[in-house]
Amino acid sequence: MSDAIRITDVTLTPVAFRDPALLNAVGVHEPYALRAVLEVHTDQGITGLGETYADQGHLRRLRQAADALVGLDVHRLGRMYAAVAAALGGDTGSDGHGLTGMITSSSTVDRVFSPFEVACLDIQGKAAGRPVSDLLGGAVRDQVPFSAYLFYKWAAHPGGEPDSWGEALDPDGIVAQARRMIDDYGFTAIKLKGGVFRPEEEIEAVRALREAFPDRPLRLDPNAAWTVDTSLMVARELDGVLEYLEDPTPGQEGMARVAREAPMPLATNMCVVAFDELKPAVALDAVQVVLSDHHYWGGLQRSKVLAGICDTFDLGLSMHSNSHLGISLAAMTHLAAATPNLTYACDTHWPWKTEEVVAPGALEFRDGSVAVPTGPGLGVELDRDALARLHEQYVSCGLRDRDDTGYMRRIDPSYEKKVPRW
Ligand SMILES: O=C([O-])C(=O)C[C@H](O)[C@@H](O)C(=O)[O-]
Ligand SMILES: [Mg+2]
Repeated sequence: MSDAIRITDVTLTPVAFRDPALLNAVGVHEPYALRAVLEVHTDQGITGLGETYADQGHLRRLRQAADALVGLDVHRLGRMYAAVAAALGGDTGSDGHGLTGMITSSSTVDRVFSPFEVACLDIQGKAAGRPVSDLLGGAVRDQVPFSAYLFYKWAAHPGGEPDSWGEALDPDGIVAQARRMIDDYGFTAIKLKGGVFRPEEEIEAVRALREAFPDRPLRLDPNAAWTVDTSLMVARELDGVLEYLEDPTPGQEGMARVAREAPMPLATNMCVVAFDELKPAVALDAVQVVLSDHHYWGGLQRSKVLAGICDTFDLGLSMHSNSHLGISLAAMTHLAAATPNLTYACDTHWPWKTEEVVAPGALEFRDGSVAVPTGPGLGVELDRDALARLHEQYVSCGLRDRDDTGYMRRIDPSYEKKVPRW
């Protein structure tokens, strides 16, 4: 019997799930976040799951890639990567919001390949009876710590019902949000998404967090909303308070200028988002921590390559997230479990969602961590009714691309996207 497991078909289902009015440096989250759920079917009857972005251009590229993968063995990931690259033929995407840096044709291949790779590892794991973490070198930790990801937010979307979190537009609101998130999930580290208000107000919010939670590592991420001088002012004000400062200013040159004088490490998911950006970043000493994200670093195995490079060049490693569902959380957890030098608590948008496509029970937060699933593959199953419902929601909500700036402009026509803003 051949040990090949060949792809016969790929089902791609765009879904929309409710998302609160979370503010960031480029606008505000729309009422629904979009994701695509991939099911890779095989000739041995084993199906693997993947999850990725669902912007229209990305969906079109995923379909192109899916056609090119039919007939390939799920173990031949290198061939699959080459097939995806050939199918895309230099087609370059965008992240639609600019929060994850410059997108090139090679990084587009990584974005498109990623959910197929995850699904194929799910299949390999199911076939071998091993968890995905075992296929990545084996778990070095049984629990993966995540951080409380705080956002300034409105109480509701304009014209909509208030969500259960309420408004958070000042230090008291941010501290209350952190308290609930820590009570509910037990997170041990805290990240504030900044770049929304004047830097002085965000410094005040971080100080309030420090006072309320004296022992928890704190991070601030304004998504490049500040000039070099403003970044240095904030860095000095928060000396001894932040575990790391994430993307204070745009570009590697600017980050390097801040890094030379900032008392804390700088982290990024904006100026190092692809392999060809690592060499100049190391040469410039632009960042001290890279936020990995398997959705754009080309999947789980290529994220481990990134981890090796970070290890070699003494760069810290953390993990980035966007609004996501349970398939992604499972993949992030297996990857983090099997990456020894991923020593920071990972980002997750998990607490912000109220809807899910994965059957309950597989992924639970305890003391801020998720236990690494030990069953075969990713260890999660689709809830088919939920998938159908969230797909219906995608069809009816009318959103087809993430557009935080466009949504903000519809609410406040005077709003301008400006990077850096202060
Ligand atoms: O760490 C980051 O830069 C992010 O998580 C980017 C995201 O897009 C975040 O800003 C968001 O969800 O608005
Ligand atoms: Mg960031």
